[in-house]
Amino acid sequence: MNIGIIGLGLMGGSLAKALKKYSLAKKIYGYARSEKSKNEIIELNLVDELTDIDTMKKNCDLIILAIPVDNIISILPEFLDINKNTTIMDLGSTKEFIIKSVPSTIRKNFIAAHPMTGTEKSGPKAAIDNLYEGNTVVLCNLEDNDNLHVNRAFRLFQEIGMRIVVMDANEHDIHACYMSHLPHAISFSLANTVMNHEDPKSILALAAGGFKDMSRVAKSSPNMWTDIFKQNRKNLLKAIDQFESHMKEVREMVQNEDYEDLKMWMAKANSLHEIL
Ligand SMILES: NC(=O)c1ccc[n+]([C@@H]2O[C@H](COP(=O)([O-])OP(=O)(O)OC[C@H]3O[C@@H](n4cnc5c(N)ncnc54)[C@H](O)[C@@H]3O)[C@@H](O)[C@H]2O)c1
Ligand SMILES: O=C(O)C(=O)C[C@]1(C(=O)O)C=C[C@H](O)C=C1
Repeated sequence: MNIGIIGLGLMGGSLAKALKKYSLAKKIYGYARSEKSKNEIIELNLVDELTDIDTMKKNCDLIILAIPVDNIISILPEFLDINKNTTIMDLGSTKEFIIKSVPSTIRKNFIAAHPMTGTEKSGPKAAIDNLYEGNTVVLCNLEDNDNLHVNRAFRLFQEIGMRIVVMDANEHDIHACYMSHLPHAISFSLANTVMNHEDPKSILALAAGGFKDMSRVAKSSPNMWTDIFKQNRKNLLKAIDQFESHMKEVREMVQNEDYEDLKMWMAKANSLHEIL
């Protein structure tokens, strides 16, 4: 099978590496826009050939969209004339808005996937080995797809060592909000709070595991995350309100010196140990 990847940053580049490692593609085509990306992709030998979208549509059985979620939506019209046997798959972090934007004539071809794995780095140089192995991928609203495309997606993710979870897109966006989008909003806020108060020298000298763990994802791409917050705005607003009420609660307990209540509140959070 020939596979085309549009966007060869962290997710697309790491997928190209996985496809090569498991010999899953006869040929891997890549599409990138900037000269800088093209040069890095060639230097890193991520794909067999850099090409244009028309060549991909002609030659590929599967085309993967590994670009920011708003760009996924704006590129969809390019695929209106896709062959009915060609699978298009997106790897975006949001699902409902993307699925709603897929033109009905190509909905059967379009597999909405979200691999629950990543890092805070971006661009072709961020591509790493083994990003996908042992992790989960969520596939949404498969009832709207042809079996050919569903089977192809299942085979691909199984062969690169992923666990597959099938879910409704609306449900996916709520879970992704609490377990990924809210944590990113908190991490960006924490980084800004600390940088407003501390100078770079103190951060470098004194930051230990706690701050490093909590702030790592604040180094993620603003471009990618603005699109995600925009597409999952409704759920994110609700989650931020809930988080704020927990912050108010801890503030009140500290203010009122309710240390027994504080201990109980922390012990409740500790029960996460039993889950993760
Ligand atoms: N980073 C993560 O941890 C993570 C995890 C799961 C899913 N995702 C999703 O995967 C997608 C890609 O994220 P990433 O982390 O690989 O981002 P990235 O920035 O590392 O890579 C995206 C690449 O696509 C390029 N690009 C953007 N628009 C393009 C277009 N129209 N045509 C061709 N190239 C284009 C960019 O220049 C960039 O090199 C996003 O939708 C994101 O929400 C990201
Ligand atoms: O580990 C990280 O750095 C990530 O941000 C990965 C992460 C997340 O866990 O929130 C980011 C976005 C996703 O769509 C899926 C995974």
